[in-house]
Amino acid sequence: MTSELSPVDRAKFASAARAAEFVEDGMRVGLGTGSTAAWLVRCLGDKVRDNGLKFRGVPTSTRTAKLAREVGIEVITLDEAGWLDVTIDGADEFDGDLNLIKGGGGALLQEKIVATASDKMVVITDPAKSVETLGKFPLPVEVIPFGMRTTKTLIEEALGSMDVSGRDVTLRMDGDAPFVTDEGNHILDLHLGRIGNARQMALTLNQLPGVVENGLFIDICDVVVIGHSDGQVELRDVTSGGAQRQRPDAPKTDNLFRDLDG
Ligand SMILES: O=C[C@H](O)[C@H](O)[C@H](O)COP(=O)(O)O
Repeated sequence: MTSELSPVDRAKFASAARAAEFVEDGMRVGLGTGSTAAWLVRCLGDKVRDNGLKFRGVPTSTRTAKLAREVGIEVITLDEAGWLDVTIDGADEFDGDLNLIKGGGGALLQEKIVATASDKMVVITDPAKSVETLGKFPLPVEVIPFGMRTTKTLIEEALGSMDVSGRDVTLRMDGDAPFVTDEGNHILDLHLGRIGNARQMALTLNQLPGVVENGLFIDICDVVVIGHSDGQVELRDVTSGGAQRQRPDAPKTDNLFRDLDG
């Protein structure tokens, strides 16, 4: 089947198929959004159908929920799940510390809530999304519709004192109308070129009234699975790019990623 795919889709499929191996019977799994995450959902649906895999999935968007149901995955809400064993999701960029930009598909808010409520976050991606410094991909910021122009001005003012190489802020459109997220909000895309201090950027943006969430995922991702178009897959964990991070209160999952330990 993969021979019919474009090289980019072969790479996405390779990473998704490898990450699907992390899902075991009985797990509660966050299901990401986007074209790479859609491959994951299809791979997991195949495992449910062909291998009798039994797990419950928490989708991060209405799109993912629809696809998950179509392929036979049992879908529950995050509140029903309480806590997740693992979330597997795509990303728009990742750096050497496995910090991410997400939200190219507008699902960053649910994605961040779900990933943060998980023992582990696995990102599935292709090599083109690897960057030294985050920011080439426009940073999505979810804002409430009320007073959106004021919020945009506040963001532009805040960017004035930040270490970035561009400062354009654009409203994401869907045809002639502003794009609307699953939570009924809009997205401002920040064209920054290079984000000198991503942690400070994330904190600064989230302090502004009207901002709901930003697409920077700092210290949330544990493992990046990079698929290549020839079917090869590389795994990078937090120890290969930066300090080991572990949420202090996170319940541990014993058998995940045991193959990364050796
Ligand atoms: O809002 C969308 C998500 O953050 C996606 O995971 C991200 O945009 C990557 O999507 P794709 O796998 O389609 O490149």
